[in-house]
Amino acid sequence: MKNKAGKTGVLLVNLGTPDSPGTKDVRKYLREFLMDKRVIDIPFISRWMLVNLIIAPFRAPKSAKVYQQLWEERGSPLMFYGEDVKNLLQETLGDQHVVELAMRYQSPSIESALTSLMSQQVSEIIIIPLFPQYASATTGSVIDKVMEITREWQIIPSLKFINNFLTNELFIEAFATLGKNYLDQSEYDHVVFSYHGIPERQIKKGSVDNYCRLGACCDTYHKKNQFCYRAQCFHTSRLLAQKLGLVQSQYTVAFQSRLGKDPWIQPYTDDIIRKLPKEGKKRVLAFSPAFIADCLETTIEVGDEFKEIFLEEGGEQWQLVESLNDHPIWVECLRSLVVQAKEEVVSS
Ligand SMILES: C=CC1=C(C)c2cc3[nH]c(cc4nc(cc5[nH]c(cc1n2)c(C)c5CCC(=O)O)C(CCC(=O)O)=C4C)c(C)c3C=C
Ligand SMILES: [Fe+2]
Ligand SMILES: [Fe+2]
Repeated sequence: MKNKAGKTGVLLVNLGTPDSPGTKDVRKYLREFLMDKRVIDIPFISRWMLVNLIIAPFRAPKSAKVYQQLWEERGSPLMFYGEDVKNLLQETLGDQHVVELAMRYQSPSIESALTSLMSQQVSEIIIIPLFPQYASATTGSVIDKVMEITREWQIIPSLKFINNFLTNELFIEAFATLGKNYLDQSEYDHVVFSYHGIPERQIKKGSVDNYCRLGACCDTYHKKNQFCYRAQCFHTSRLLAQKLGLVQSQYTVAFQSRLGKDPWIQPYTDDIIRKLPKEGKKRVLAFSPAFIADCLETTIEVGDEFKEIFLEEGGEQWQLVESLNDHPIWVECLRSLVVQAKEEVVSS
């Protein structure tokens, strides 16, 4: 039976972005983000020294310059598209729902969004981490934070977490629709699906029965590797390729944004794009399906930096497919996640 006692709270949570593209705010953001033990999963003292003595001082000024390129009149796209989507979802769900947006790092905080939902007397909260594929560093961290906050409460409402949504048909349809706009307009030799990488050890640590060895085990997606981020990314690409009518030889899956010297999941996108022109693949369409909104990782890294490498290596056209942002099918996808989650909530 459906819960009729009160409204349903919906909490959308994305990663977070600096308050401004100035070095001070970027440093503050990087410190909070990278001190998360699920992001840099090494002992506290080593993490503290790495983040505070090396990454924050040296990376912050460089990252700030890149954030300045990304920044628009309305601010960081990750933030303003988040707000737009929150409003659109609220509109479509109606007044029996209260939708809030939070960021895992910086603002608006998860705590303030949860407090706002509770003040509106919601009887259940559906938490949607805005990451299509589960990773401990992203979805895991959001779930961890929500539990850390709510465990202090006297009353804990019914909480429902969306773990991942890569197989949601509307999610696939939304990205495929954006991609088709480009495929219909121009001829491409190849498609690259580039996902944010993670350190290999984070996959191994989470692997049940040591199933995931980061090889062919990730080529199929099933119960045993359902939480393997690499397998989820390959599966997302298969679903997208299917929808776009691509066969396996027409696309490559790769991982970007490696930080530090430890091995991250492979293949690396920059290695792949250096090889493609030599194989005669000179016109490439690139998707970033780990991100639901334009951000530094899509617009700048895939859209600008990879393009520069690709053209230097003899490529002729490198086109990024923009992210889902405020696309109506994406809003519909979020609505479907809420509806499904509500159907699963059983109460007396
Ligand atoms: C799929 C989502 C993401 C995963 C997985 C992820 C893992 C991860 N990231 C870092 C380090 C950095 N990431 C940075 C930016 C950034 N990362 C994601 C998403 C995932 N990260 C997004 C959406 C963004 C962009 C935010 C924006 O404001 O636009 C950065 C900061 C930028 C920079 O200085 O390059 C760092 C650093 C690690 C170590 C990691 C490990 C699991
Ligand atoms: Fe990241
Ligand atoms: Fe795997």
